[in-house]
Amino acid sequence: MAQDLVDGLLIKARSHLPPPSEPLGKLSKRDRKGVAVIKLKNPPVNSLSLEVLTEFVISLEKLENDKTFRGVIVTSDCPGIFSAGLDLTEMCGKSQAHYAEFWRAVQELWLRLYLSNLVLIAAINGVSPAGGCLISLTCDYRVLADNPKYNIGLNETLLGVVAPSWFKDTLVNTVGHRTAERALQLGLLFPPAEALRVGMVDQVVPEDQVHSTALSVMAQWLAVPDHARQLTKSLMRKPTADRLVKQRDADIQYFLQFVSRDSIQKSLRMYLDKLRQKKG
Ligand SMILES: CCCCC/C=C\CCCC/C=C/C(=O)SCCNC(=O)CCNC(=O)[C@H](O)C(C)(C)COP(=O)(O)OP(=O)(O)OC[C@H]1O[C@@H](n2cnc3c(N)ncnc32)[C@H](O)[C@@H]1OP(=O)(O)O
Repeated sequence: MAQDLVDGLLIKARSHLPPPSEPLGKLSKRDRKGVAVIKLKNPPVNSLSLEVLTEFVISLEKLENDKTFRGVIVTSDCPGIFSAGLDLTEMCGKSQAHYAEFWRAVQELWLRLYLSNLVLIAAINGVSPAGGCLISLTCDYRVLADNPKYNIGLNETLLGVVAPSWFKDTLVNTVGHRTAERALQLGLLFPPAEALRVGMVDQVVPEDQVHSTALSVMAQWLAVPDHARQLTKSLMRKPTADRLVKQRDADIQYFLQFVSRDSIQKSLRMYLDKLRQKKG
């Protein structure tokens, strides 16, 4: 059975954790076939807080170092939401030191995911804007559930902010320059059929088949000898990653300057207020 391939690893935000005796990220080693599942669980919208980013990196590192694992399926435990992207509250009204720590964590997760030796398959079972989309773009293959609500894309401009160069590079490497340019400037969020057409995802399947499809795809990728696949992945991706590695501190300084501007703080606050008022 396909499910027998899967092992579980749940990423949770500390505030939603059960008793402190339980470890933050659970890594069970029952699996024999080398495929883990990382399920993002930070209700209500799987926003990528500093804590979630940090926990994600730690979990990936554990998997990378555990040679029994060769692949990871990245998915969500929040119904209808893959991830709402970076946690906007981490970028609003905080100290410079906090912004710096947050941005370094965003960089770290991107680098870990983008250069991972593991096969990463995104099983996208919900809406996936901005940072949520970025996570899926770092994976080797994307399977999206066919639900018209499950938009995906880098919508930063609609928030009045700018997708950094390495977000942009990740998108360009996936969909090509022209599609990326249009999508980034307009902050486009693509519904499933469009996302498939432009190459933002590799497959769109009925919602109840996302996980099984991701497993089948994983089997295909794991049929390739690891060393050859890993070196090829590195050949394709390292030049892009190196551009950030060479200027990580400068990138953080740039982020600090940008995010501290009154105009940017105002835009982010207005966007958050709009989200909050939607309900009332
Ligand atoms: C060249 C210069 C470069 C330098 C860098 C400069 C700038 C920085 C760029 C940073 C790049 C940014 C990347 C990002 O990822 S920004 C985040 C973008 N995300 C979004 O636009 C998604 C926003 N959320 C939504 O659209 C919706 O929430 C939803 C995901 C579709 C879910 O809708 P629904 O189920 O109806 O839930 P609610 O909208 O009611 O939300 C529930 C509560 O969650 C709060 N929320 C939502 N998203 C976020 C978020 N990303 N961060 C923090 N909090 C979020 C929302 O306010 C609600 O809160 P409440 O319960 O207190 O009202």
